[in-house]
Amino acid sequence: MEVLGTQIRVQSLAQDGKVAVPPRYVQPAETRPKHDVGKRNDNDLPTPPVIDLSDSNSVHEELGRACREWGAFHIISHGVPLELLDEMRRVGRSFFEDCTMDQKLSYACDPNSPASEGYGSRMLAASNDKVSDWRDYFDHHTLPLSRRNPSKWPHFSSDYRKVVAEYSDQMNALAEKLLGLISESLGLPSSSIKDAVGEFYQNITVSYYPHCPQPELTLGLQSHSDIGAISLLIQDDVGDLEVWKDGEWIFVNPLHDAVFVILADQTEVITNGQYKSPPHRAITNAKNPRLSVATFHDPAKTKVIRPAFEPPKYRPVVYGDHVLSWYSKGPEGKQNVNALLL
Ligand SMILES: O=C(O)CCC(=O)C(=O)O
Ligand SMILES: [Fe+2]
Repeated sequence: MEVLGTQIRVQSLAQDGKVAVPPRYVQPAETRPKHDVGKRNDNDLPTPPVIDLSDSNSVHEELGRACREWGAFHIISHGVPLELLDEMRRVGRSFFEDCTMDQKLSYACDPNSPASEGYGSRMLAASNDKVSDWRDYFDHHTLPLSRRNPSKWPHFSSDYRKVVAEYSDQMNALAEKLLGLISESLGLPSSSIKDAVGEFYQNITVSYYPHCPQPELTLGLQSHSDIGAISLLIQDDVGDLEVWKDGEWIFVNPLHDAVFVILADQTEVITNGQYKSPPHRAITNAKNPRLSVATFHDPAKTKVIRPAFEPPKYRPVVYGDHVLSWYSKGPEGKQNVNALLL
């Protein structure tokens, strides 16, 4: 088992072949997944909408409904080449599955500094992370270009860096297009939300969830809402993502060619709560490792975010303060964005 500082790589634990997970991965009873894997596609439960972006007649209405009722939805005909989605999954998987642990550790992120770039395992700085997620990840700083330094990214698939850079540019354009449509769905000029967010700070996180001997006791990623403006997620065909809606955890069916959109806290504030950032989490499973790629689009830390509607329901927030509160208090529920409510 590899240990770096306080970081243990979950992939090493899974490969050790133990039948029980170490105590630090055991969730308290109230956050354990109730989900019975056989009931994932339970027909009684609703499922996140699928929106065809090429359907200009209905796209605003459907987006508006999805943002109001879910805050998370699939999009198809999104304009990103489907081969690029596959390439991104391929290079991401190759880092986790084809590299030795020593090779991976040569990219280790700083375990004590939140959101530092590289190979890591813990979402929060150690002191606040009481129970660990059953997840390893690689975080890339991709935009603005002044933050993008591909020499910090894996070079093991020979085209890794090229694929990530291309993927970053495509996701950036898609995030901007979506914020335009979302603004229009509220009767705002197309550029309103993007202008309120300012230049995107984009991070791409490839998450790798090894198979887990006790999925009923663990979470791949604890419940949280994303803190920036908008997140764009692709995943493999395993599926373990859940979204919180109307008091239930709803399974997100993996759709291979779709991009899954998750509205984040700053969009909730800018839309004055008309659109909400939904809590979501990843569960684990005993059979298959799972891969997802989340691309986060955030404001600059110095940007002040405020509602675009009167009367405001949220107080203005300096984005960097929101990030600090998230890292110091933890993501539990939506305590950080709710603390901004007037
Ligand atoms: O792996 C997933 O499906 C979820 C990832 C996620 O929510 C995140 O990284 O913020
Ligand atoms: Fe998330």
